[in-house]
This record gives sequence, structure tokens and C-alpha cells, in this order.
Amino acid sequence: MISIKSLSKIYKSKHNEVKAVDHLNLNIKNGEIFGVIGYSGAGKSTFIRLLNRLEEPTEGEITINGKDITKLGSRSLRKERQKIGMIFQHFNLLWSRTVLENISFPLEIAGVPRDERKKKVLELIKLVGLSGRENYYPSQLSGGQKQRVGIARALANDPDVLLCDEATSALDPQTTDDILDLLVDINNKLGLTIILITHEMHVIQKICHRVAVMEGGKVIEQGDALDVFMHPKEKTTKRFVQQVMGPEQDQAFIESLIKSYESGKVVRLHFVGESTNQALISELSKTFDININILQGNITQTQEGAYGTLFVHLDGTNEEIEKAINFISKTSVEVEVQSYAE
Ligand SMILES: Nc1ncnc2c1ncn2[C@@H]1O[C@H](COP(=O)(O)OP(=O)(O)OP(=O)(O)O)[C@@H](O)[C@H]1O
Repeated sequence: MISIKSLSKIYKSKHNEVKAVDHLNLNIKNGEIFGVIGYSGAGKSTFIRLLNRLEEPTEGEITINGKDITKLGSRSLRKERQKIGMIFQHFNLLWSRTVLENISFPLEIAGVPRDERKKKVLELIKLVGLSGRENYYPSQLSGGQKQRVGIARALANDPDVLLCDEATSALDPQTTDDILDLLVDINNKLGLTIILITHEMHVIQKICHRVAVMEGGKVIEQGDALDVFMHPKEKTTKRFVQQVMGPEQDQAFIESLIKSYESGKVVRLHFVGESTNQALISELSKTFDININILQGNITQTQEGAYGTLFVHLDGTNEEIEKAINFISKTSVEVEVQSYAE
């Protein structure tokens, strides 16, 4: 477990003082993928760099598996850092070294013998999907491939924790998803803890188990990713959720839907985390004598299941519609009949 207590970083200059991280508290469980999201200037980069002391904290504690790393002297810190891998937005590769040599670099520093190094590097190259590219230079690789080298290099010393500093921000959407899939794969296979910072809710939605929202150097909201998606409390969190889900539909939109149908009912379905419910619509149409028309919807997959809203029009006799609504209300999908404002 990683326990962060009252962590602060103040940048002081002659004329002013910036509290980049301000008395931040957080607990991160072993083996989870934990995302920290925030807008530019929220303090995310400073926060993640404090975790391996690329930045020195002004105050606070960072305990990783029982060891307060803020208290370590330089030699023990070097050793501890080998257990904390890091990947970067712009990859930070050595341009004059091949893929193989880049990945080998941290092993050379750790004094691992040549044969062992070679074996380990080839294993890592396979793990990140770069077989055949061993002797390429970074300039001969795509952005996604460069990040794969970065990931392999970060894993070379078998770390317990992988820090990801906006690791997909420089990549196109498809490559972003490929790299996120790779991180999930590594999390599953190696069981290491992944902490990432991002300004994209898509990243949180796709791979994080838990999330913290940062603003002004503080955590303003945190929880299971799915809970935060379903019930965002703070204004900033709501804006992030809208990045993925689009804005909540307003009453005027709902009334325009109702107006379009003279018979039947317009209902709103909330899907809350169980992927099995995806079969709901087909089950309804098979079981009840009704027509179902999907009007509008936005369903997204999180690590914990599906989440989102679907507007459907149910048409048939009142009795059959009631039966269908009754059926839905017994599942974990929430159902709400839409009506005109009072
Ligand atoms: N080395 C530094 N010296 C002085 N101020 C700094 C330094 N690094 C960051 N800051 C300030 O600290 C605050 C937090 O910056 P930080 O880079 O951690 O935020 P961020 O959320 O990562 O934003 P971005 O995504 O834009 O990097 C900002 O006001 C920034 O200007």
C-alpha cells in the first residue's frame, strides 16, 4: 500500500510562492490502477514526481510498502527507486541507443550481468509487443512503439509500482487505447500498482479502478472510478465526466422526445455497472409484446462494468408496457418513465 500524508510542495521564487501540492492525503492499494485527473496547473506532474522524489517534498510523508521514502538518504533512495518505474509523455528515450540498449540501460546501472540482462530485455520486448524491433533506433519507431520501449525500460528492474506521467497524451486515440490495453495487461500479468496522471477522462474510464480529482494542489474528490462516473459531486468532476458521456439531457430535450410519440412511453434507462444487462433490450423484446425503439444513448465501459443512459420508446398496450417496466425495475438497471415538467 502507498500512503500519502499531508504531502506538500511549495515552489518559492523571489516574488512569489506557488503551492503546487497542498497537504494532499491519499491511500493507494497494492495492485490497483489508480488515476489522478486534473486540469493544467492542478499539480498532477508535481505530485507524481514527488512519489519517486524527482521533486523533493516541502513536507509530508510517502510510505511505500511500509517505508517512508521522504526519509531515505541518497544511497537507499537509489535502491528504492529501482522498485518504482516511470514512463513519460515524451518517452525520454536515449536516441543514440537501440530498443534493446534502451531497455538494457537500467539493468546496466543496477549492475546486472550481461547474459542475465540480455535474457531479461528479450522477455520485456516480447511482453510489450516489440519483437523484431530489437535493433531499431527510437527515430525509426512510431509514438506508440516508443512508449512501448519506455514501458519495457520502466519494468526492467521488476518494480512494484509504475508511475505514468501523461503517458498517452502525445499519442493518437487508437495508439492511446493500445497503450492503455498494454498497461491493463501488465497490471494483470505482473500485479504491479499503476499510478497515472492525466487530463483525459477517457483514460480513467478505460483502465482505472479508482480515481482522484485534483485541483489547486488538493484532492477534491476520490472514489471507485465507476462511482465517480455515476455520481460526480464536484463541478470539476462533472466537467470531466461530460468529456466522456456528453452533457446530461435537459428537460426540453426530453419533452421533445415525448412529443414525437402519440402512444406508448418514453423511458430513461440507467445502466450501472453490470455488463450482463447489455442483453436487456433483446430480452424485453422477446418476452413482452411491445415495440422498442432506441432514441438516444451513451453507454461506456469502465473497468467495473457498463455505465450510461439510454432513452427508449416502448410501444404496445398499457398493460404490456407496465409489465416490461416492472421487469426492468427488478434488474440492476434503473428505469424512469419520462414526463412533461410539472
Ligand atoms: N519548477 C517549478 N517552479 C515553479 N513553479 C512550478 C514549477 N513546476 C510547477 N510549478 C507550478 O506549480 C503548479 C502546478 O504545476 P504542475 O505542472 O504540477 O501541474 P499539472 O497539473 O501537472 O499541469 P500541467 O498538465 O499543465 O503540467 C503550477 O502553478 C505551476 O506553474
